[in-house]
Amino acid sequence: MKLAANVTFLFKEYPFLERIQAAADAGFDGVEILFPYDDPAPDILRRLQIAGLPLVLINAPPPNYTGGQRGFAAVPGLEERFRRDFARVLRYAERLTPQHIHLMAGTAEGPEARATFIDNLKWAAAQAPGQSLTIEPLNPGDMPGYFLNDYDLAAEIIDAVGAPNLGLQYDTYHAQTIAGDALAVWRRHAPRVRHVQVGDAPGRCEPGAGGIDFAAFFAAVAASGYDGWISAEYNPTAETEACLGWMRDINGRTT
Ligand SMILES: O=C(O)[C@@H](O)C(=O)CO
Ligand SMILES: [Mg+2]
Repeated sequence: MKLAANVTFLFKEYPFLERIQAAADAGFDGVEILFPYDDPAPDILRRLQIAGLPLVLINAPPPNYTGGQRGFAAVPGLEERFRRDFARVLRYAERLTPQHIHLMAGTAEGPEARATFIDNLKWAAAQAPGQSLTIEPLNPGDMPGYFLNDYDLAAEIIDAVGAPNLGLQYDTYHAQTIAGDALAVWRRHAPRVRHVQVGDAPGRCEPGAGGIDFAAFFAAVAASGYDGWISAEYNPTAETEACLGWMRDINGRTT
């Protein structure tokens, strides 16, 4: 399995750009960055090249959304904003070549939001046919009012868009928090999954520190034939390097 470190969450012991090398030193095969837009793309690219790691995923839209909107893709009336932001993300993506771009839905509800989301996703998928795009359900406790708060809804949206370059971003932490059983959500939706993120629940901690049966989960992922990335996206309960024991159970890693 290919393992990535989400360096927005992990390796916070280091200045941001140094986290990329720290991920390589810890044995990860790639990194993801939720919002890379605060640093110049050439600086990030140089760090990736030195570390020898690919960039697996970035989020859109660009603003660091602390205290602000969680995207715009499903927000009626903000179509122009979504499209302008997406164009900027594609310029970043040309430089950094992330494997996936996660398109954030934003705060909205109801049939109009659903229709807006589908239209915007169809538009984005057509704009960038060679770029893999994802959508990710986020649990309502962490993201109150976020439109995409359920895996069945995400599956419906993906099917309605019907674009080969749009898939599901599955996160064990959100799946467990939303549905109470991350493994059952995996089994139901595995065929649509384009990208996997892992974190335990409750507490969004490292695998093994919460209640999810990760031995069963990783076995199910391996049995499914999934060959994409598995990205570590959680808040370590101690120093990042001290919380990587779960990697030893995968691929016989010795980190
Ligand atoms: O699970 C999460 O919180 C992230 O993957 C994300 O993209 C939210 O910004
Ligand atoms: Mg996630």
